[in-house]
Amino acid sequence: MVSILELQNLEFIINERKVLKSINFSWRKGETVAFIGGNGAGKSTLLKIIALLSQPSDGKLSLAKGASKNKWKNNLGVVFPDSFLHDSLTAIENLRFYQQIYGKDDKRFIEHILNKVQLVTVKDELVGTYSKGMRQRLSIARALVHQPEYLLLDEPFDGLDLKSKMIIEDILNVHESQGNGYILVSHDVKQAFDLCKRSILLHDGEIIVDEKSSQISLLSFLDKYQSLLERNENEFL
Ligand SMILES: Nc1ncnc2c1ncn2[C@@H]1O[C@H](COP(=O)(O)OP(=O)(O)OP(=O)(O)O)[C@@H](O)[C@H]1O
Repeated sequence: MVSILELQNLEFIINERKVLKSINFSWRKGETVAFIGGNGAGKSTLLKIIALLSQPSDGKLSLAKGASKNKWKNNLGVVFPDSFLHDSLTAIENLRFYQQIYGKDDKRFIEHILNKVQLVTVKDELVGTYSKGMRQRLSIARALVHQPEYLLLDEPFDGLDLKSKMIIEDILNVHESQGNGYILVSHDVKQAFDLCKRSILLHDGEIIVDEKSSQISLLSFLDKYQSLLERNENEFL
């Protein structure tokens, strides 16, 4: 399968601390990948480097042949803890704003995506009045508004109710069925396994496991994850 992004011996150092250590990772076209790990494992840092929002301290990041950095950025939709939404605008105004940033103007797609995230009936209300679940669904719509092939999602399900979770899961399943990929950062191993064909366990800046989700048992993955979390806790005692 064609590799769309490759990381070789990647390192990230901040405040003299190695937060990522010799990361090797190849992301293939249409692949759905979970980054799983405890607090401080380096998941968000790695995602920011892949989004080209952070520069690695060492190592190499290569894009597919012919893909410039701008093209890569334009083909990415990101959902990070900061929603990037404007509270004083309505949902539809937010989506128009972000579509324009990407040089697009497609009102029909905005209606379509608002429908998908079940916000059509409140599309003209100010985002400042939205619940957490509604905001997060709108964040997904914002990430998709320019129809990117790839999504980077940092804990998109955190603190959401079941309805919002199911809506977002459904969108991710459709995204994958259209041959598009995503990377999902998650603490929820079961959900990550259900949503991603490949699961990567990170600990203390290193990749500990990198397997097809179908080829490793959820229980043995959970055991490894749990023992790493316990090791972390003991370090703090
Ligand atoms: N800008 C920064 N300044 C200082 N330290 C940072 C910075 N960015 C990341 N770090 C440190 O790097 C380590 C990895 O952080 P990162 O946010 O990538 O972890 P994570 O796996 O996403 O954790 P969490 O699940 O808690 O979000 C942490 O110890 C964090 O304190």
